[in-house]
Amino acid sequence: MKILVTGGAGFIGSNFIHYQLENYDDQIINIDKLSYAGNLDNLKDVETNPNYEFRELDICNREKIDQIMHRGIDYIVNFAAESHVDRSIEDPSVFVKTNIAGTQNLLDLALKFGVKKFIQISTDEVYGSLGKNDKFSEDSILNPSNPYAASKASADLLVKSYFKTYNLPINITRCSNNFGPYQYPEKLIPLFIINALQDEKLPLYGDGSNIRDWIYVKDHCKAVDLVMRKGESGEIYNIGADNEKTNIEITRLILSLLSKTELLIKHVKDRKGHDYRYAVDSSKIKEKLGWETEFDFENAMRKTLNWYLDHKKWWQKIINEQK
Ligand SMILES: NC(=O)c1ccc[n+]([C@@H]2O[C@H](COP(=O)([O-])OP(=O)(O)OC[C@H]3O[C@@H](n4cnc5c(N)ncnc54)[C@H](O)[C@@H]3O)[C@@H](O)[C@H]2O)c1
Ligand SMILES: Cc1cn([C@H]2C[C@H](O)[C@@H](COP(=O)(O)OP(=O)(O)O[C@H]3O[C@H](CO)[C@@H](O)[C@H](O)[C@H]3O)O2)c(=O)[nH]c1=O
Repeated sequence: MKILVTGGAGFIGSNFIHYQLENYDDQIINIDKLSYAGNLDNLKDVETNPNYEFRELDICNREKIDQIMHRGIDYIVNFAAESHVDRSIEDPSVFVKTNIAGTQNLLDLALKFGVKKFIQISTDEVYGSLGKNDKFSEDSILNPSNPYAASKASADLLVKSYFKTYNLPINITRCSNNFGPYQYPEKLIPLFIINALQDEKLPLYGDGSNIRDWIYVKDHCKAVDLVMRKGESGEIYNIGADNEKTNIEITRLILSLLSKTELLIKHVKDRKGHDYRYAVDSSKIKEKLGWETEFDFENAMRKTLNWYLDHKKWWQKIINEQK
């Protein structure tokens, strides 16, 4: 089988490629434009694997991807995206280009070459914010709050439209907040770990009461793999770990696991349009595909902290590039 993975040099994509190469004998072709978040160091250990190939390409490039498609691609798994909410608030334009136009380009190619299935990696952010109760199901309305979430919701609608209009086999997955190895240090958990390790302030937005449902990235990869291989075409699957924490709880946990003082916490101005809470009901993927989480949250946090402790060169290089 040949699997075209887009955005495979990023956080979740690189974990997904590792998962595939560890568990199957399929051919993986990774296309990634290597934006600030794309990092080939994430895949150094597999670069000579005969089942793995990398091509530096933008998902908006029709011609070059067309050439790759001629080789007979079975699945396209679209991780490629601009993924950071704060950047989308600063400048939404590249989010529209990559997340919407890039997805549409891939959909056209998937249709032209008759792939077995197109898997769109979406997010729970497409549903918008929740109050203290309830969870979003796959049928909840899309109500995105920020330009990133709006671009992902737009892509979801395009993917659904290709299923309805052209019968393109598709799945959409909507996962909650991931953490784990290779996460670019702009997202809450890696940023706070790295700042704490350097005794720098942890910029907590507002009062830190916002809630996210945290999932270890390997549990997400296993879910995407199940959806790709066994998911019924046309279906959307929510993926969450039922592991809701406020941001201040996450911050305190990181500080206590690293034996650092809470004086490092700095409350800063809140994010514009900051969603209060995300939570999804994952019973569909559990019942239909038999998915369940393997990793306990605290153990996974310890593993993640140890990974960043053991990979100082990985994040120091990124910090130097940011300067
Ligand atoms: N991080 C999360 O918690 C989370 C949760 C749910 C869903 N998602 C979704 O999962 C996917 C991956 O997220 P991530 O956190 O790994 O993101 P990331 O920012 O770490 O990686 C994104 C990757 O896409 C690449 N890319 C960006 N624009 C591209 C383009 N035009 N052409 C080709 N490659 C391009 C980047 O170079 C990078 O390697 C995204 O679609 C995101 O919306 C993320
Ligand atoms: C970066 C940063 C974040 N925060 C807060 C904002 C959020 O409430 C929470 C998590 O922020 P982030 O790590 O940016 O993640 P969030 O905005 O939830 O979005 C993530 O999770 C989404 C899934 O829910 C994905 O679709 C996105 O790609 C991913 O970036 O922490 C802070 O308080 N301080 C910070 O410096």
